[in-house]
Amino acid sequence: MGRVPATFLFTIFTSKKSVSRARALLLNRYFHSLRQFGDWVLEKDHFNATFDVPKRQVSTSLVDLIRPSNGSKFRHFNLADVRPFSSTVENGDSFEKSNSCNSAVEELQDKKGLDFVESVGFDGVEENGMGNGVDYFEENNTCESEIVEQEDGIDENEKREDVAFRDPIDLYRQLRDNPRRHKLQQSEWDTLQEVFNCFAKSGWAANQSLGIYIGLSFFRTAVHKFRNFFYKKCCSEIVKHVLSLGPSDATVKFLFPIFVEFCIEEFPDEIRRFQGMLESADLTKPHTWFPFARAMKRKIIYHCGPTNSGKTYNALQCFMEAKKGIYCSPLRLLAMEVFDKVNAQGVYCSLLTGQEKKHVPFSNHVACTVEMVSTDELYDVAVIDEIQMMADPYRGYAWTRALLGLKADEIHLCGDPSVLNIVRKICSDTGDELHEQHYERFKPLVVEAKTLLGDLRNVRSGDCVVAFSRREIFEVKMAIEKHTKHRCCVIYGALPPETRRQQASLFNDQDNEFDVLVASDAVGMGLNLNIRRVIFYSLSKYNGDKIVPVPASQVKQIAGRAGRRGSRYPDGLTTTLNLDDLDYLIECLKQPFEDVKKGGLFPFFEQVELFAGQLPNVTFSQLLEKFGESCRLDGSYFLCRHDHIKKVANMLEKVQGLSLEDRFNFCFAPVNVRDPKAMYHLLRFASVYSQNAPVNIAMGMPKGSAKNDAELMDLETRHQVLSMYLWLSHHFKEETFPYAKKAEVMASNVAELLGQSLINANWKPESRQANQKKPHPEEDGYDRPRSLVKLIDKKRRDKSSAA
Ligand SMILES: Nc1ncnc2c1ncn2[C@@H]1O[C@H](COP(=O)(O)OP(=O)(O)OP(=O)(O)O)[C@@H](O)[C@H]1O
Ligand SMILES: [Mg+2]
Repeated sequence: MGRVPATFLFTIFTSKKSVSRARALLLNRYFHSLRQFGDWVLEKDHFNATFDVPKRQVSTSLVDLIRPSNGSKFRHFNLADVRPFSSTVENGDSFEKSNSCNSAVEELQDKKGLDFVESVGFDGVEENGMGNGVDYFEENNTCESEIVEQEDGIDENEKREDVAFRDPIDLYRQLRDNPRRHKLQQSEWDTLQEVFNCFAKSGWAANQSLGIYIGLSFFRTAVHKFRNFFYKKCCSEIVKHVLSLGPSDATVKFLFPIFVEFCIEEFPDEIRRFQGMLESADLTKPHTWFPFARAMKRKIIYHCGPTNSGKTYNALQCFMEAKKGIYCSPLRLLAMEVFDKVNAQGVYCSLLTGQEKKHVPFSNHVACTVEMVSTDELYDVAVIDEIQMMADPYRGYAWTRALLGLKADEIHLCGDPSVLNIVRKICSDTGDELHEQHYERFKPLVVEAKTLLGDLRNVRSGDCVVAFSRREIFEVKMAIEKHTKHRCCVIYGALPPETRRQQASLFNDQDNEFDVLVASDAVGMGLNLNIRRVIFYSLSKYNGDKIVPVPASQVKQIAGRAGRRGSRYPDGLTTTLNLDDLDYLIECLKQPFEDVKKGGLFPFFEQVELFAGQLPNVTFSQLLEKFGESCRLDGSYFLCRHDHIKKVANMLEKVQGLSLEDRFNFCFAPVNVRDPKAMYHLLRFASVYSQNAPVNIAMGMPKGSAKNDAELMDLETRHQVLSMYLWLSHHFKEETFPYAKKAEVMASNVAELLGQSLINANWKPESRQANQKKPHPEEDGYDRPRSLVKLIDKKRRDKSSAA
């Protein structure tokens, strides 16, 4: 028999007339989860489906549905009539070969009272024999012996077998209408208890129950009620059969269809509610959410390559030549850079970020942050930069939405190759035409094997030292400025884009003493800086929970900042501070781009609203949680993480009078959830807003630049609060946040103060939250850099001593 390794194709014919409600519901669920692999049609009196399912994606429940087991070839098809055209599975781990035969099955149906309309069975076929199901099913050579075996089984143990093969609907009715309860002995009672414990714990049964919309949270209750029903109605034939099987998978599978009938009759409201919930949390086929974009035949050009290879440059050329264009940036800073660059070249371009709207008169071009992209406007050319960010666990949905929803004749995607396969899949779903342009780095990146030998005194002009926490950044800056003649600029996430820009131009400019940059991973995306060499201070970082190695993709992205074309240093170098970390750096740079399998998704407000209709009495945070649990996704997508949104939602719970939409919007406001001061201001804004009063800024300006780290952090927080106010003023009605102009001026003054403060900064960094768990234990003064290898060695030693 030929084998098709990756997929199998099967067809389901089911007569609507004959299929019981339970079966229809089960099938409905399978169809739902299989929709991405094929299609199904509901004919007048039957439905008919064909799916081409990659083997990896076949749910175990589906396998169970169509897999013959227990030596009884057709036992399982009493859940649904499944007739695969073919199935081919590697390693023989799932399916046994069985040829089907109409006459034999009919014979079996007659004997066992199964109400199959179509014959059942499946088989692997030759690779070229796919789809010729009708011819195939007419031939039958092999299954007779197996049927004979079953018949023999019936002769031997007729009564028990009779129960085993009877229609579960009849069995259920028999139980329900049983007038005489069978008396149980203690040992029988004990066994039955075990059987139902086994049923309640069965992952298979819980999973299958989803098919009739019994949710996981209700499953245990349903089993409990079913058990009571079973005890009460105890019917001797059925009990005997169950006892003979004992607490086993076979019993669970025998009882399950009876349980289904019980649930359908007993819990119609729960089923309806859960079904409604699932349907409103359906995130499958997201490309259908944008019918206007689907009505267009879009041309997608994927500029695919490593850093510093000219991807954005080339896409921007097309953007500038277009009559009407949009550039979507991953960062405000990059949107500002493009805004400046494009206007400088004589193409009028506006700027749109969450915090600022700069409309340039007569402009047909706009540079925006990707979250702000409009899927209503029509464009000739759109550019989506850093498309690999569609796999970002938090923000990925914004890239996915831009790609699926942009109404542009031509869309240029710039990014590394990691999401190329997803983009290919999306384009085949949307019907867009995909063109791939592959790029190589202008000049290869050279690794300096010598490293800095653990001594920051070895930094040179044009170096960028990369550290992964604000604390480390200031320690490095202090150490360099103390022990060398170099001065350092700094770039890290908590700084406003204006200040980062000011620091970047201070570093790029040759006519000053600031010739070294100390930066966090915030430097890793898109920025063009005059960096000669990227030095990794360490290659591990705190991920909010523990210290982990920096992922290879991020290492590559950051190292790629060295030696940009057109900069003062076109030949890029990279190295580490410690010799111990060098191997990891080399390993990361050598690693090919990983093939990311999924892009992020997040529901629109309308979807959340629809879902909320199913769950009227829960908090917004619980609603998001439930949505996460219930939502259905295609294999190419994941639901973006929303812990930070839930944190804000929890905080806003005590604010009365906010509509669901208001809550949704407030939760997306840019706030550092780990900064209590910023969170306090957000709470205050929401409280005032909920009272229909104009929201004031209620925050003064600091007197001057910061003189210590606490003051610097205060400036950072103040800027964040102002930035949040501006964001809210653009996302709510103008009259509700009327002081946007004032906030704008204040924000730019604070950014200015931050810039001045950084120039003079030579103090010991503090922790933002004194009681916050620290990534590194505090040491006296200068915290020595920790190498990744040492860290891993220490972990290993700790582990072995614990063992
Ligand atoms: N054809 C070109 N002529 C002149 N300069 C170019 C050309 N192509 C690229 N550059 C310059 O080379 C530098 C790197 O190009 P670009 O920013 O497009 O790289 P990239 O591949 O997008 O990198 P990254 O992945 O880091 O965003 C930029 O300063 C850009 O202006
Ligand atoms: Mg780029």
